Formats: sequence, structure tokens, C-alpha cells
Amino acid sequence: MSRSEQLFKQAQSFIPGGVNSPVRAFKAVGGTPIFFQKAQGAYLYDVDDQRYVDYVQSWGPMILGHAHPDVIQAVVDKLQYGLSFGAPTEIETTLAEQLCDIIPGMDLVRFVNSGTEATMSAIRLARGVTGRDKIIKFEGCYHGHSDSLLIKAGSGALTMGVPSSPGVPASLAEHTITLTYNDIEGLKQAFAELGDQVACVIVEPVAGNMNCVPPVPGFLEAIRELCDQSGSVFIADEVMTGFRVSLSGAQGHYGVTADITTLGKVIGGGMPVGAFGGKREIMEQIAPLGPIYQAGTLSGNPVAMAAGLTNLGLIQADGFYQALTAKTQLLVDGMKAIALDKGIPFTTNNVGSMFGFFFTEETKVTNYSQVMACDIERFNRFFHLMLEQGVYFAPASYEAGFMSQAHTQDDIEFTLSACEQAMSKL
Ligand SMILES: N[C@H](C=O)CCC(=O)O
Repeated sequence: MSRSEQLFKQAQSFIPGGVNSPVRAFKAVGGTPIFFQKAQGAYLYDVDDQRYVDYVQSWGPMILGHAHPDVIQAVVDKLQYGLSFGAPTEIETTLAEQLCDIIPGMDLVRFVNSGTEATMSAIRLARGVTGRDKIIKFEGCYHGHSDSLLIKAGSGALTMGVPSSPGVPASLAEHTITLTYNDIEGLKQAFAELGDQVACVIVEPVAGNMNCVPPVPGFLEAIRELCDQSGSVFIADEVMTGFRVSLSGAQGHYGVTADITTLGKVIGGGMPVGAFGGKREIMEQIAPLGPIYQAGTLSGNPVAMAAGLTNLGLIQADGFYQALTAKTQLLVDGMKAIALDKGIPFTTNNVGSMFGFFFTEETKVTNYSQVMACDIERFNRFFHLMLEQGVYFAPASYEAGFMSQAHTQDDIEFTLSACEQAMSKL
């Protein structure tokens, strides 16, 4: 029995399913989750000291790679002054100012501790300012596990078979309208029927929780226009895409600005940080300025802010995004060429440093049904063949992959040579 197998067995005695987030359990791909003991740059090391080239990057945050020395130093420096005060600190304002400078349409921002909290709070705010209850989301998009949003959701919710989880009151679920991602006509129709009841539309501007599905031209623009016409709030959930697809996120990349943006992952540099922010007149409705309540004991934690601020400083270096995007392109082009050579139906999507690969006959994957129609059994075999060779992709066919600054040309070549072996066996 491997050390990971032993640890997984022990974990299951005390933690439901042995994991603290379902997608870690390898339920989608089968087998035992790997237990890791350390991470450095592009690599994870398991408890048996096996090295893996990591394309999960803690599900996105580690854009510089693991344990970047400057980020670690910033955390160590800050730690000495205490861990949490539950009171304002200067560094919160410094990070908030940076976010307001970088993110389109962000006049004011509030910090929370996770992406789930950010989207949950954004929904409350949208409902509060509009006085409406209905929200529109898209099938396969995942916005964390709060009640209103765990309906036909992507990510781990797909594996668990809980498109609408038990525990979500039907009376609440009925306010969530779920539409097809990238279906502009469906969106127009929903607004024509219910527009004056819609508090908000929430969207992953690149759907990273159903692998990596970019918006078709006109989709984000249609959301913007319909929200404007009906007085609904447009929420861009950039927890995953923020600072990933470009410095100014998907909104900067596609030139569409939402009313509220939610952030997480990269802004914490590996520490638990989320944020939601947007137009001044909306954000001023939050307590203590306005009547809409939102709070958090550890929100704006100084140690987490220090990690986030350092991360954000480093990713603003000249050429940072060009290099990341070029490496991502190299990887997906290489994988596609190998699949073509082996006669395996396969396609890829990528935006900035996010990517997805699909075992499918389709040439382009643009929605949830196409993602779910992919050859999942083939993906699972590929996943394990790559893992055996020291390459760690997300343990589910519907999760995006991530490139980091730390990945080298050698790492990509190593990955492609493992891919060649794996695809030969497929
Ligand atoms: N896709 C999820 C987050 O973006 C994966 C992380 C998790 O659920 O633990």
C-alpha cells in the first residue's frame, strides 16, 4: 500500500470522504488521491517524494508557481506582527486600491475569505439593490457552493450528481433560472419573458468549471446589453479568470465591463482571499454605508493581504502575460499534434494561462452538453497514464488546467513526451 493510500484510509475515519473539498477525492477519475507534502515552482511532491509537473496549481491561485520566494518572504515578514486583528489595517487599503486600478469598473471593493463568499455576497447585493429575487446563471458554471448558486453547477458538483444539492430549499432554487452557456437567443428569450424580475446575471466569463469554455463573440456583450435594458445587475465571476486570462481578467480581455466583479484565487497568492467590488452606487449599499449586510471576522486578514499584494506586484512585470500565454499555447498545440498523429479525436481551448482539453469528435467545444458528451472514460485513462509519469492534471475531465510562470520549456517538453506515451497506450 502506498503512503497516499494509507493516509487516505486514515483520513476517511475522521473527514467525510477523506477530503475537505469533494473534487480532491478522485471520485471522477477513480483510484486514490495523492497526498502531497511540499510544492516548489512548477512541481508538487507527494508523501513518497515523487515529483509531479503540476497543472492544477491549487485550482488556479499559484500563477507564479508554488512557494515563490518573494511571496513566502512577505508572509513571513507580516507574521511577526500578529495573525489577525479583526480591525482595519493599512495593507487592506493598499490591495484594494490596486484592484480598483486594475479591474474594469471597480470603484469600491470588499474582501472576504473565499470565492464562494464573494459570489454569495454579490448575489445578496444585487438582490438588495434591485429589490428582485430571480437570478440567471448558466448550466455548468460553478460559482461556489452557496444555496442560490448550487443549481446545475459545474466543477465537483458534476461528479457528485447533485445538480441541485439536497439542502437547497426548493423555494430558493425556484428563483435561480439556469440557461445554456453561450446561447444568446436563449438569454434574450429569458429576458423577454422575465426581465423585470431578474436581479442579476452571474457568469464565468470563461467557464473554467466546465473545463475551459470561452464565450462566443457577442455573448458577454448580450448579457451587458440585456442587463442595462432591464435594470439587472451584471456579475462577472472572475474568481478563476481574474489575473489569469489577462492582468485585467476576462473583462479586460474581451472589453466588456460588469457591474460587480467577484475575485479569489490569484488575489490571495495561495492564501484564502476573495473579494467583490464594482460600481460605487451599488457598493455603497453595503453595511455600514447602506442596509445590505455582509461581514467576516477574518476578512482582509493582514497575512493573506501581504501574500496577495506581493503576488499582484510580481504579475505586473513587463511581458509576464505574453510569456504565460505562449507557454500555454505550446502545451495545447503539442498535445493536439500528438493526438492527431495517433488518430485520437481531441480538441483544446485556451485563454491566457487557462486551458482545457477534450476527447471528442467536435472541433470546437462551446457549451456544457458538449463538455459532458466527451469521452470521459478515455480522459480518465489518460489522466492516470500521465500521473504515473509524473504529470498532474486536474482529477476530473471538466476542470480547467493552469500554466504558471515557473513552468519551463523543459517541463512542457517533459509533459509532451509523457503525453506521447500515454496517447500511444490509448
Ligand atoms: N473548480 C473548483 C474551484 O474553482 C475546484 C476547487 C474545489 O472545489 O475544491
